Amino acid sequence: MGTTIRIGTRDSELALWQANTVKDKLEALGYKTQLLPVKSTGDLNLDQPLYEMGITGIFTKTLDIAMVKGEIDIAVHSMKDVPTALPKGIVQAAVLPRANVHDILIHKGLDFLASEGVIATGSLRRKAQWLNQYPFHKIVNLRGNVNTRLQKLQDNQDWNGAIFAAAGLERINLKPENHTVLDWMTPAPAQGAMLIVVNESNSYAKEAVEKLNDEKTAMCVHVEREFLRTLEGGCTAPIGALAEFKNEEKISFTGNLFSLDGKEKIEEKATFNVSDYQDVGQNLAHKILQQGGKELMHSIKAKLEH
Ligand SMILES: NCc1[nH]cc(CCC(=O)O)c1CC(=O)O
Repeated sequence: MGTTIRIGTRDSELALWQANTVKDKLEALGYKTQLLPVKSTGDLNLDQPLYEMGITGIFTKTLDIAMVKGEIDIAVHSMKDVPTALPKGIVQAAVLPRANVHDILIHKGLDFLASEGVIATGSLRRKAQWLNQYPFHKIVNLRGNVNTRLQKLQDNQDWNGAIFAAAGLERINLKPENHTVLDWMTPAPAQGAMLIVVNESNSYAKEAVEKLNDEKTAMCVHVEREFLRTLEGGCTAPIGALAEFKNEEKISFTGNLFSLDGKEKIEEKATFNVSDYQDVGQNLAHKILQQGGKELMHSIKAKLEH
């Protein structure tokens, strides 16, 4: 373990920015740190299969493995990429103050909005919500890190725009002038928040990192991720959720589930007392499941398995 806190990060520009932010904050508190960019590992000689340890998320897997192997002390993630169940032995130590929660459209002019359009995104949630709003548009798949996706939008003349998380582009200073904020779109659970995880037995790193926790952000993302966890049951789906403090006592919440084609929408909105934050996400997800959400989740799962 030692006294230098080894910070694991993926090596994309956004991941490095996020890890450096954590490094600076820990050093400002007097801790020694070291940044360890971790490449995708591929094969591994671990005694237990990965799924038995609960290692699932495509973005987080590499760092989970490095942590299980004891190569890093803490890992920094975009929280929306982190599966709702953390791997065995890995625990949440801090959620950093939230950045911009919204999605934005990067575009080449907005005339197309009223007629036909081609929008690029790889996200089921963004696709469903866009089609719900603009049923006559076409969605094309767009994947890769933020930098790659911006480049592909420029390269494809026939695409009218692509959807991004504002937070990612703002962090690395890549948000162009030609964007519009999609404030009608419900963000992904925990969008704009950064999560730091540690090995539960690593008390030195855990105590250090806990000092960075932002309680209000942690409460909001708890509600959103409980909503997600209860709805999804291990299957990805177009699910949006956003909890925000209205004042010191109240949190307001919007959560929804869409069909893949955006035609169906089941939504719950609520304002509740901060002291009730633990169970609200789960309760509202149950309401959605009772209003046809259960059947919708089944049909989404069946379609995605095809
Ligand atoms: N899935 C990729 C990803 N994970 C986190 C962010 C941005 C930062 C954030 O939302 O916290 C992005 C890029 C995007 O969605 O455009």
